[in-house]
Amino acid sequence: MAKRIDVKDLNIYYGKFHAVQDVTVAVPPRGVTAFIGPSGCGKSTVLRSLNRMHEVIPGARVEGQVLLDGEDVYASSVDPVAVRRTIGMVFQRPNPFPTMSIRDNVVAGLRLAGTKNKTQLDEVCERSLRGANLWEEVKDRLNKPGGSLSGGQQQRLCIARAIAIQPDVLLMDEPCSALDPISTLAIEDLITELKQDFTIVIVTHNMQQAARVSDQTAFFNLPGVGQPGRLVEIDETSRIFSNPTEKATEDYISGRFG
Ligand SMILES: Nc1ncnc2c1ncn2[C@@H]1O[C@H](COP(=O)(O)OP(=O)(O)OP(=O)(O)O)[C@@H](O)[C@H]1O
Repeated sequence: MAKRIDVKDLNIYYGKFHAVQDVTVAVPPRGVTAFIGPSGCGKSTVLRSLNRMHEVIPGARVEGQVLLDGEDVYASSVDPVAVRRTIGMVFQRPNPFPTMSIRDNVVAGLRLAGTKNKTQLDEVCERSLRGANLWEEVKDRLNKPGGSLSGGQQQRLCIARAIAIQPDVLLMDEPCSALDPISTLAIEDLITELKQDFTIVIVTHNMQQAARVSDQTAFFNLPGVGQPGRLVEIDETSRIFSNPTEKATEDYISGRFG
């Protein structure tokens, strides 16, 4: 079930390095929010803070709140592993388990959570592969290794694996950057379908992609070398790309820097 995320006064550190300062963002459910901005401004860092992936890096920490339907995912009572189950993630490079079968890749998370019933696993496998627009291409070779698929198919397999555990939110960190234009369009179409059921946050360097797939866009910037990245503005995507409030946003989207 899609849930909303509210980020409040988020400050993110790698050891002593203050990477991101004072980010406050509201991410509505059943929509796509894009994070754009020049390299190093902290887009991926903010994304990874949303499901507590940031803290797996030694010395990395977060101050502030990330609320999932009002519940702080950083509350002391909350298990970070449970957060990562609820807020799934798809990475830049497709990362299926290469020697594991396509079927086993999709249901890996469910197996880990203890589901053993074969009929149930097969049902989830088919539903997830259909959800990721991959079923027709792989239904006759579910026992072949995940690594035998093309890059674009592998990325859809990773999306199937992520949705198999029915998360509330899907985080996507430049999910198309390793893909050719046709596979990219397939993933973009898929994102548009998935937003009916999930809350999606996507980091992208590709501004046309942000314009095509997202409902709202957040522009991050870096005031100077060594300084923390900041959120400059967030608004409806059509407005960010046609009539942004801040000059820095306009300069960035018109290609004047970054
Ligand atoms: N593991 C890490 N340890 C220390 N510093 C890091 C680490 N990962 C990122 N940083 C730093 O944090 C800042 C933000 O990085 P981040 O990767 O979030 O930026 P980004 O906007 O996603 O960049 P890009 O578009 O190039 O991927 C940068 O200064 C980066 O060097």
